[in-house]
Amino acid sequence: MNMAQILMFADVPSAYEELACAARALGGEPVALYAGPRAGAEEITGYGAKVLYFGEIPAGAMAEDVVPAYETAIKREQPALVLSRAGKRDALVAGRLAVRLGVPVVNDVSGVTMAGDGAEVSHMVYGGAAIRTERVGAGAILLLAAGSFPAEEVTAVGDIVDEAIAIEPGAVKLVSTEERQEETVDLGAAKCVICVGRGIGSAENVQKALEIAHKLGGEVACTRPIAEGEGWLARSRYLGVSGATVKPQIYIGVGVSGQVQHTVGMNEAAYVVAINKDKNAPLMKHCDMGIVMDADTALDVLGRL
Ligand SMILES: Cc1cc2nc3c(=O)[nH]c(=O)nc-3n(C[C@H](O)[C@H](O)[C@H](O)COP(=O)(O)OP(=O)(O)OC[C@H]3O[C@@H](n4cnc5c(N)ncnc54)[C@H](O)[C@@H]3O)c2cc1C
Repeated sequence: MNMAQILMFADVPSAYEELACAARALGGEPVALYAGPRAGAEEITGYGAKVLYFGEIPAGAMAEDVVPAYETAIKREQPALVLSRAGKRDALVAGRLAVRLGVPVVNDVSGVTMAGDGAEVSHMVYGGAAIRTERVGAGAILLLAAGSFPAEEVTAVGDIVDEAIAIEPGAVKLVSTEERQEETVDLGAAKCVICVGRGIGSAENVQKALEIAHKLGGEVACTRPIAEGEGWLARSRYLGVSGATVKPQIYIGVGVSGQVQHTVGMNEAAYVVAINKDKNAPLMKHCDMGIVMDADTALDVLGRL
């Protein structure tokens, strides 16, 4: 086994930069598995990694169709670890590889140290309420959370090694891809955030909250059910463990219960106001000022500011 090699894969070339930094920080030689345009392979060499290049992904193939080729390379190279990113497409590839190779896969990894012939890894559990540390053996696949390893200046340029194995389309055929038209909003820059939860009651009330926030020079954020369940606001507006994080001067939660999966996205706010008709809502214990009030009345009051 070549313990010095740490293999990496990702669906876009730019993602290999952080993976290569992580591999070096762990004392390994970063070796990228990559299929896609040759320019992508060249970009990855600029991150100081050797690239095992499998050629273009053929038309109609899916992201996960790289799996048989990557599996062959991993079995041959016997790396110390395999690194990728915590993201949907890479997780799909990781899961399939883990099953074929018979190795563990750990998601959302925020810390790694080499230990024995494997590694100790830490990652968030219970929706972000706790950090768990686990021991994995050699060859485990770790999906790193973004920003887990600091970027470093790289001067060395890696080689491209052309692999003979081509990527073949699998059972699912890609028919078309269209860009989704979704509003983007810079919540991170907002000094005042009015956050609406399910207690807001209606799309009309969400519209009122938007008008009030803009009048105050702020922005509207929401809980996940408002974006993913009701669809009253874009997904880019929900806060929490699987959404955005904000650090405003003031956060006003209207009809927000305050579950931990949400509060990890707002607990850096300087001042928190919770408005809820239930005085026992968890956010009431997580705020500077709690107001027991119906959402309709709250919007009337805020609208007069
Ligand atoms: C793995 C996982 C990840 C998750 N990630 C996220 C995440 O990133 N972000 C996130 O937000 N959630 C996330 N969730 C969901 C989270 O657990 C909560 O379910 C969600 O935040 C609750 O949203 P809510 O407060 O809008 O709704 P609810 O929990 O239904 O609360 C509604 C609140 O409104 C109050 N209310 C009702 N009517 C009125 C009224 N007329 N006037 C005033 N108040 C009223 C109620 O008393 C209640 O407190 C995640 C869950 C899981 C399992």
